[in-house]
Amino acid sequence: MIKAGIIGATGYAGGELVRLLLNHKDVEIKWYGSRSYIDKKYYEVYQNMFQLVDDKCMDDNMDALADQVDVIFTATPQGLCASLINEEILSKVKVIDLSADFRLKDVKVYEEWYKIEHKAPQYIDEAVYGLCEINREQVKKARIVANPGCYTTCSILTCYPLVKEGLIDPSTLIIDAKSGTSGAGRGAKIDNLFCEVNENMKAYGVATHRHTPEIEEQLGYAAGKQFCINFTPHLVPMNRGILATAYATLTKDVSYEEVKAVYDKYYKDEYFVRVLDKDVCPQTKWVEGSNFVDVNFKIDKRTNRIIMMGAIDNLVKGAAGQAVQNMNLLFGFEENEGLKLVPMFP
Ligand SMILES: NC(=O)C1=CN([C@@H]2O[C@H](COP(=O)(O)OP(=O)(O)OC[C@H]3O[C@@H](n4cnc5c(N)ncnc54)[C@H](OP(=O)(O)O)[C@@H]3O)[C@@H](O)[C@H]2O)C=CC1
Ligand SMILES: CC(=O)N[C@@H](CCC(=O)OP(=O)(O)O)C(=O)O
Repeated sequence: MIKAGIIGATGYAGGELVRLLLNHKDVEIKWYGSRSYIDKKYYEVYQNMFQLVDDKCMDDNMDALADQVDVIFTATPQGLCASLINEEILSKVKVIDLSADFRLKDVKVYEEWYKIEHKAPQYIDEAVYGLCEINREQVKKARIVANPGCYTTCSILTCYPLVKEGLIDPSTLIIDAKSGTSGAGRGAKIDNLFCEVNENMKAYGVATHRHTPEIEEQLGYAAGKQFCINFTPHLVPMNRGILATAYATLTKDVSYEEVKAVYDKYYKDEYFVRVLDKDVCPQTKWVEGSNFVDVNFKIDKRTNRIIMMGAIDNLVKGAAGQAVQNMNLLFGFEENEGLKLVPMFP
């Protein structure tokens, strides 16, 4: 049994971590971190936890927390983890950061896209990008895991096999993605009010969204070269879910069977990646509440382009589920322990 602490347990991603870890047979949660609810009972923040969690919310004292647990999750705004982490903490615990602080390898790129100064650049190199399906072996040995972003997880896993095998020209890649509103967090913002979101759809962060360099960097490693993409996120009126639709020019004439074989080469043994049957398009409802990524593709012979599609639950595979998957790898548990979640429908 290991002990876990969550800084940011009162947010949407942290709350989902609590839900998943309460069902994990090898983990006990010792610290429910917050900024606004210190000393308040956790279930008073989330009444769905009534009679399930009796602990009080704690602060973000990562040094004190490191003496009490084996793993710390930071489900906090950008910059907080980097401002708290230090060598002593890392000598005692594993850190899984759900923010973007350690995802980008070039600190200048981080500071340019996030508009904040990075407070711990000395740890960027050693941090492992926690996309388990791709970096499994490196994650097992890490001290800091940079849990990927939700749009990035969905986009990268959707396109990775074809980029890796050179079947598409990555510089022609266009990713159009939609997210439910929980992706924006629990904090009160006018843009996320019911009347603003309900019965509405909009693009945002057009040509400027901070997940663009993250996708470019990771798919760049797969391609073996750097390239630029267009990435356009949209906010849609649902609670959870991300759907990514990606378009790219094929580098050669390929059949359905050949492309399917490429997806199977990378994913047939992956518990959490489901390559759907021919002509079945992924839907967010089919992955809701689960750690699955559903992917599929369609070749458009007319345009010589391929359309790749992926769906995840942003709070599970896009955040807390992936963080638990990373924790399982770090501590030698079965990778799907606590994550054999059947998607909810409807
Ligand atoms: N929502 C999503 O789908 C995803 C989110 N993420 C990432 O996870 C992180 C959390 O996101 P999300 O849950 O959506 O955000 P929320 O706004 O819902 O939650 C933020 C959490 O951080 C806490 N917090 C804020 N500032 C501080 C501080 N100075 N010290 C201590 N705690 C603080 C908040 O505490 P309190 O409310 O008690 O003040 C709250 O628990 C972000 O980095 C986000 O990018 C990653 C993937 C997906
Ligand atoms: C709908 C919505 O607002 N989504 C968030 C992405 C949340 C996320 O996963 O990204 P990070 O972990 O990188 O914060 C956004 O566009 O900023």
